[in-house]
Amino acid sequence: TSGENFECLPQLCASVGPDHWHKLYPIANGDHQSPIDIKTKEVKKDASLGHLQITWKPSTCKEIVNVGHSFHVNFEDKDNQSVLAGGPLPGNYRLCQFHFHWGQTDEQGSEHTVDGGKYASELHLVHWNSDKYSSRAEAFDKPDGLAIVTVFLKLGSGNENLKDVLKALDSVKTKGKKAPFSNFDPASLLPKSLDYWTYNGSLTHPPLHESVIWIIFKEPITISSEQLAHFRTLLSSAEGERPCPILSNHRPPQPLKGRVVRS
Ligand SMILES: NS(=O)(=O)c1ccc(NCc2ccco2)cc1
Ligand SMILES: [Zn+2]
Repeated sequence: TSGENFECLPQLCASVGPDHWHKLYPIANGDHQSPIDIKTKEVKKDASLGHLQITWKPSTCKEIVNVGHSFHVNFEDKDNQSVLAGGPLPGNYRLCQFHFHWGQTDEQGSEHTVDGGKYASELHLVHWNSDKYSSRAEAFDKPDGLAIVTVFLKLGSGNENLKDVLKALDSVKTKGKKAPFSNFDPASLLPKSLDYWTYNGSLTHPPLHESVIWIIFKEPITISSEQLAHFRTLLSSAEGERPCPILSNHRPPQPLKGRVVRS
């Protein structure tokens, strides 16, 4: 019936989900895919792994964008103002964006899992190797191209430091929308302890390049049920189209294929 504004019906919003990606991106069945389940008993302690050196400048925070399957907070990355070094990294990696993954219910939503346990959400801070490459586009399909810092979010009390991000979401409801977003300190989203696991893997969304050094903090931060519900109000539909909420955007764990997770 014309004009009736059906809520989005799942089959009408059938986006091409993780089980279909291999047809267009054969690397989806590769040997270094992400995310993975971290089996803590099989983690290898590596004394040669140093502390992470995190230098993120709030002044490099630029804008928030609805990318259709999530939202990205983008940073100015024309110079080495916001950088990550140390730990498993061979040199400087420049912060270019962060985003979250979430699930249809509060009981799931993280991409990586720990001993089979799922968190409600997962934050990815994406950096590219600015010692070796001249842009994220050049870096993002190279084996040492990217470093993604990951923070788990467990269901709990509301997180004060998410308030500004969630408020900004209301200005990018529909696919393709972008809005200025400045002076945000991503370090406000880090846990107290910077103990981490690390392994080599891939982007968790097409093009799924196996170009990522993953750095995953062991300690989670919190997010409330209301804040998770706010994430789910983001729309994958463009302005004027039938509204289609992004209810979940997390890829399930992939085969480890002999890789070793270190801490
Ligand atoms: N979920 S994820 O962190 O593995 C991920 C997945 C896909 C992209 N693609 C965009 C991109 C690549 C380099 C910079 O921007 C970025 C990040
Ligand atoms: Zn991600």
